[in-house]
Amino acid sequence: MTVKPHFPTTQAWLTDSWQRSLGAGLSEFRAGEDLRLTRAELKHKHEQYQQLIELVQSHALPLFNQLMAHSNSRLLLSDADGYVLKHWGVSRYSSKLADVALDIGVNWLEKYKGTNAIGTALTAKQAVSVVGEQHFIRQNRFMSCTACPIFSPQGEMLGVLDITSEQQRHSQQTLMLVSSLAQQVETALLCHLPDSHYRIDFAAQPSLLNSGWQGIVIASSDGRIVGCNPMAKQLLSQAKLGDSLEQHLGDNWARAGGFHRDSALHVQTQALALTQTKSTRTLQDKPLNQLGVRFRDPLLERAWQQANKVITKQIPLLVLGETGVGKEQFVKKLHAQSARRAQPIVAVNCAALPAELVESELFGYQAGAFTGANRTGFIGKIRQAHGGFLFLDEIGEMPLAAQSRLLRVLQEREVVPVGSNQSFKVDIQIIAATHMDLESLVAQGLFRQDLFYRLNGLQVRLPALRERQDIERIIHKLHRRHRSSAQTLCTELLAQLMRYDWPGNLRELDNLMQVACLMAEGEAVLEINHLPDYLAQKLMNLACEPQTLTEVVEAEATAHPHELVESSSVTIDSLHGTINLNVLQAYRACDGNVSQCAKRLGISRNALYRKLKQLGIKD
Ligand SMILES: Nc1ncnc2c1ncn2[C@@H]1O[C@H](COP(=O)(O)OP(=O)(O)OP(=O)(O)O)[C@@H](O)[C@H]1O
Repeated sequence: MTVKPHFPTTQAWLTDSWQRSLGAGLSEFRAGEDLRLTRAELKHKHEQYQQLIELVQSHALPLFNQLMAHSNSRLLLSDADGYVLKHWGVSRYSSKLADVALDIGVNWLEKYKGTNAIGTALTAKQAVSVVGEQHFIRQNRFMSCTACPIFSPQGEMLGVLDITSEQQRHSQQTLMLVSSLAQQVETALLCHLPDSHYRIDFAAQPSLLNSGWQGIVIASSDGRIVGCNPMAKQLLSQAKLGDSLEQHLGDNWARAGGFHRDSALHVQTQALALTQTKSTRTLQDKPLNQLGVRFRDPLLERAWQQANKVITKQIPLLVLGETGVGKEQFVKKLHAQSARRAQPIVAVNCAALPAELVESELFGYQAGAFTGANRTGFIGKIRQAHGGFLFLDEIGEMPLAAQSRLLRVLQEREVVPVGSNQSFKVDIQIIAATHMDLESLVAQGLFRQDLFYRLNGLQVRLPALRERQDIERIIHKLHRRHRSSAQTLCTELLAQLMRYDWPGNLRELDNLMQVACLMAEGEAVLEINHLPDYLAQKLMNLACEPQTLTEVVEAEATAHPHELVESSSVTIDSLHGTINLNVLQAYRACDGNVSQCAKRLGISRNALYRKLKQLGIKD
């Protein structure tokens, strides 16, 4: 069924957004769900987004205040998950917004609040104005909101800037204003890239140099491009990160200003160190790992802290862990937080590369080096990663011949392409990962011992999901990610999921949640019967395993009648405190007789049936 907004619109994004709101099970007549961060979670978000918040305050708020300080309007910043991080503006208006929970720490994704500027801009990845009646939920129709996403220099969406007003109609100017404020913040982010020494503005006409429509390139002290805005990419169509500016703007690009004949562009260069404010310099001086990630599992947090230390020193890092524990995600996060984040992260899946292609993929080849080689040659993954990270995933599966050549690269930090005798210096941070036991591969002669020692500058092991202390939080997080409405998770199912041993780790849990949420679409509670049969069966078997200390001792005694069982060595921690043990015990004591068991527990037969169904014991 296609649902159209009840007012005329030709805007496809708006119709799509209303469809999504309906699909999420929302109703126009009901207030949306208030998914609110706890105080500790909000504090963590504020730490994580400290730099973005400060840049909004210094680069967007002054213009907002100048233009809108006297109207009933507020400027809001949300993160990319839809949580409102901060808002500024007329304070009497903020209490009115608080009445509809447009408040700090509340999530405004479409699936909770229906069509609204923040949530819709995040989904549509574009600036949008949602005016009065266009809001899906009636309660929100007294306001008009205009929002624009903010992107990092690497193109990742960081959050949304939004202006919310009481007025019934936001003009086209509001859309332009929000877009321009977001652009100011994006430019400020560019100027905070590591190695940013120069800012070069350029345009075809001098009058465009400060118009907001100029190209901006950020360059290192030796004139290499470390970042640029979308307009710069258009104006210098061939420019790539790492290129020398001289190549694009001629050798006098560092002159304070003027017309560059070669490029036909008007250029204005400034040295950034002189123009940075005190507060931004303080931000830059902060250790990078304080700006973002923090793990709530002690083993993972320790691996994170250790890994962050070695990658500043170019010491090779070896990331170990079972399949699906998130090794690749971990490495991507490391890169995003590192001083090399403006440079590429090049991943090579050593298991997926045919043995005969490993060398040419990694080291590159000269034109015509072998039959079938590209006529122009290939630079190779290692040189592509110059300045950044080379991530060798599944290193345990690299063929021995390629291992010897990789060893040479690690020792000498230079690459010789296949078919060439010229060597090229490379500056790379190497990170290798595997789920295999490398030491045992070395013992079997399948992995070079010298390469193992070279890669093993520091070894971190990521814990399996079953070992993680934050498993409950992860289950909730992934359930929230995949559910389509304000659905809850049944406590018994949660307890069972926490007891399962997750051989496929995060990958398995993520896939499971996706499927289960699909099966439970429209249901208020996610329960065991929404799980695929194979897993539901396993969880049911787990639920029937002995749980209490007494049961464990009894089971042990039955299995090994002649052995003495030391009850003090048995723990009941594995219960996770949530499975209803009394029900299970009583049910067994009554030999499965539901009436007797219900009587014994003092609950109705129906309530007992429901409980047994949740525990996976009855259909
Ligand atoms: N922090 C996380 N939160 C939620 N899901 C995650 C997280 N990290 C990883 N995943 C899920 O697990 C999947 C596997 O992650 P990743 O590829 O990083 O694991 P891996 O350890 O490198 O696996 P393999 O050893 O099989 O290559 C991801 O596609 C994602 O679905």
